[in-house]
This record gives sequence, C-alpha cells and structure tokens, in this order.
Amino acid sequence: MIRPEQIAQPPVTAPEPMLVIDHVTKRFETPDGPVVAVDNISLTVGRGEFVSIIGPSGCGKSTLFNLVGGLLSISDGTIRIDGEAINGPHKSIGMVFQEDATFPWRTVIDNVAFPLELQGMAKGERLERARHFVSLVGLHGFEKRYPAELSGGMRQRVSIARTLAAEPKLLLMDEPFAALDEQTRLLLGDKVLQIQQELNQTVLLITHNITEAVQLSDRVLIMTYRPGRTKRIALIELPRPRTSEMLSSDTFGRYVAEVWADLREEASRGMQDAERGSR
Ligand SMILES: Nc1ncnc2c1ncn2[C@@H]1O[C@H](COP(=O)(O)OP(=O)(O)OP(=O)(O)O)[C@@H](O)[C@H]1O
Repeated sequence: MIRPEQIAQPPVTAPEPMLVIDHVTKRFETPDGPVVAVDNISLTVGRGEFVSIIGPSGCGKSTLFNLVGGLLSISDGTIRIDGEAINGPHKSIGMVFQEDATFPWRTVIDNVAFPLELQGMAKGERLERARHFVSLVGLHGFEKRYPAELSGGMRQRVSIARTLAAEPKLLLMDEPFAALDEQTRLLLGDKVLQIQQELNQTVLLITHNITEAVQLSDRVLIMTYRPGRTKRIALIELPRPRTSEMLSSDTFGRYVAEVWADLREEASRGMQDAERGSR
C-alpha cells in the first residue's frame, strides 16, 4: 500500500523569479533638495511573464525603467536578474525605447545583425540569425530597405527585432508604441503578443496606455503620482493567446475600468499639481 508521504509532493516554494525589484528607491539631488522619484517599489517577474507598469505622467516610470536597465544608480534596495545584482547595463536585459533607435545608415538586416556583430559572431551566422528575427517581427521582404523607407511602426519593429536578436532574458520596453497611431499600436501589440508566446519571452513594459497594459499583460503594476509607489498590482486573467479582437469583450472592458479607477485618482492629483504650478 502506498502511504500518503510516499506520493511525490509538488515543491512548496515557487521557482525563483527572473527579475526581482526589491524595495527600490531612487532619490535625485536637486538644488531645491532631494526628489524621491521611485519610493520603495518591489516587484518580481517570473520567466515568460508579461508585466506592465502604468502610472500618470511624472510618477517615476522612466526612472524605474532606467534603474532596471542599469542606466541609473539605485539609492536604496536591489534589482536582480536571475540572482545577479544590476549595477549597470546588463547583457541579460534588452531595452526598447520610445524614440526611433534604428541606425539610418544601415539596412533592416544590418540593423538587426548589429548586436551580433558586436558579439563577434561570424557574418553568415549573424545574417541567418538576423533574418529569423526580421521574419519574426513580420518584416520579411524588407531586409534590404533603409529605415527612411519604412513607416514608424515598421521602424519600431526593427528596433524590437534588433533587441531580441541578442536573446535577452528580459525585454524591457519604455512606451515603445507611444509615437504611433492607435491602429498601428494595437496591431503591433498583437505582434508583440505573438512573439512573446513564440519565444516565451519575459517582458517588462512601461506604459501610460491602459488598453495596451490590459491587452498585453499578465499583471499590471499601477504607480501612484509622486512619489512613485505601488498603488496596486492588478492580475489580468484574460485567456491566452490574446489578440486585439478581445478589446470589445465585457471582461476586457471591466479590467480597463478597474485599472482606470485606480489610475484616475493619481492622474487627477498630477493634473492638480500641474495646474498649481502653472498659476
Ligand atoms: N535627473 C533628474 N533630476 C531630478 N529630478 C528628476 C530627474 N529625473 C526625473 N526626475 C523627477 O522624478 C520624477 C519622476 O520622473 P520620471 O521621468 O521617471 O516620470 P515618468 O512617470 O516617466 O513621467 P512621463 O510619463 O511624463 O515620462 C519627476 O518628478 C521628475 O521631475
């Protein structure tokens, strides 16, 4: 007879998350005294998870992005990726910025192959790898084009492909679709979802767009307005695979309304602050 203790038990602890933001604070010293941009934020992101950080203008989103990307030093707390502390730019983290970051003098394929060239990869191998990532973002056939010949959405896809080509553990994106029109933004969101699914890519997205956050994320961290703290972490339990078609569903609408209810309070505080400042 098999006794209960002989049956294999599931592990008691969850697997170690890939990204750990542990009680992180960032203070800027200014002539008017210290400004706390990020105040005691903690967040873990598991492998393959898609997490968004949303908050009103000036709440500290970009500061947090720069801290995770190792572009700013942390005042208090730690950020670790697979257990390794972040003290500067890290090869495990690939960053995508809001602005067009393509190299105008390089073709699409040479843009995407650039990080592999830096790694010293042989030409044949890097072109093959770059071709794969160009196709992944849906730009097959545009390999020989220059960025000036592409739309804004296509250029942003080149940036994403170039970042993914280096195979980062974490894809860190700061408002990557902010400069694009709404339709392109939604369709690019679909593309990002498809890529994330295919690569099981771990993603941390900074955004101020609620629809985008709900469409893409497993969880959404809502930040307070000054100082930037965690107001709430919303769990988005919409089934995957997802596409922008689900935008019209009642459940989607409920999630958007819930996130907006939290965000509204913070955005109103930000607006009042701005109005006081302009008087
Ligand atoms: N280098 C700096 N020196 C002093 N204060 C700074 C610096 N960078 C940011 N701040 C301040 O920190 C706070 C957060 O700024 P941050 O740019 O991170 O906000 P944000 O949420 O990204 O805003 P937005 O959505 O408008 O880009 C703001 O009050 C800002 O003025």
